[in-house]
Amino acid sequence: MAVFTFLGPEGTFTEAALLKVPGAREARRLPATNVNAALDAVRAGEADAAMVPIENSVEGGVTATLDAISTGPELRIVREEVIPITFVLVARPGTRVADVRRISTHGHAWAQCRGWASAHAPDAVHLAASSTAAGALALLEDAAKPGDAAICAPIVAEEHPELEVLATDIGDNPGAVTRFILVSRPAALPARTGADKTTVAVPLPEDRPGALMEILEQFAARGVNLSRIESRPTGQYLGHYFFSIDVDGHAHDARVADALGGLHRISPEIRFLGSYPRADGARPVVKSHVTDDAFAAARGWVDGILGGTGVG
Ligand SMILES: O=C(O)C(=O)Cc1ccccc1
Repeated sequence: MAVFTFLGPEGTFTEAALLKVPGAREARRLPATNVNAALDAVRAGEADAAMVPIENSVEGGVTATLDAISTGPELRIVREEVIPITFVLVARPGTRVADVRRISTHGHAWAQCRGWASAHAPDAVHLAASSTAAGALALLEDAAKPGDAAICAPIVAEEHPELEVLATDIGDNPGAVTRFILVSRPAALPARTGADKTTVAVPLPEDRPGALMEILEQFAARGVNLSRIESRPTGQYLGHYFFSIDVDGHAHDARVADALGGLHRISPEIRFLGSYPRADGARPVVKSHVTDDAFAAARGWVDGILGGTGVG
């Protein structure tokens, strides 16, 4: 039976994303204390796959995830889930919003509730927690003080009646969604569906004016759309970056494979992070000159020239 790990404990949004994966409800699920621990459990073979957050429609990329999957022993993204996010403020019974002085939660949750907090609990400071559920469960420990509260998913309050809900739906952006990825050790690619995404991490070559433009040209010239691009420091020294990029398409699409080859010539340390089905099922518009048939016809034409002249 498959073993899944996820950013825990129980009650995180990441767990909700994992539970959408077919078979995950029946499988063994191991909560991890942070993204790195979840990914390392997969690398070590203690889990077959890890669900971790990768980006949020309000706060952007989850840098811990972008960095951890782009370095160290190789991993592959095999699936994505996008889930709507709503937040509640919880505390020990008897606490009033006006009494709240410390709000413990994950950084991405705080970023999405900052406006609500400054309007309703202006004296409260944020205490970073490894996840929303971890912040909420800490309220039940002896070390919790009067004035402590947490921002978490409604399910945590439902599962823990010892916590009181002080306010519901406190996110500043209605409609906020978070995207999660299921990550496994490198194996056969998930089959092409026609509505796929491919993720790569491309170190920017140094001392090469126009290198970013050259990277982008690889996609533009082959009609490949990008759905996310962000730069991250490699951590090696100041000024050294890689680009974390999602493209519309599968490595088995000729236009994507050709673009990947072009990227490798520019940045040989490129890391392929997977091709997997898009959560929304949206199929990209593929112009007629970059279809698989167009690439095959072009290849056949070149092969014909080479065969005809006896070159190569
Ligand atoms: O802490 C959680 O519950 C998570 O799963 C990470 C997260 C935090 C805030 C918004 C979306 C995901």
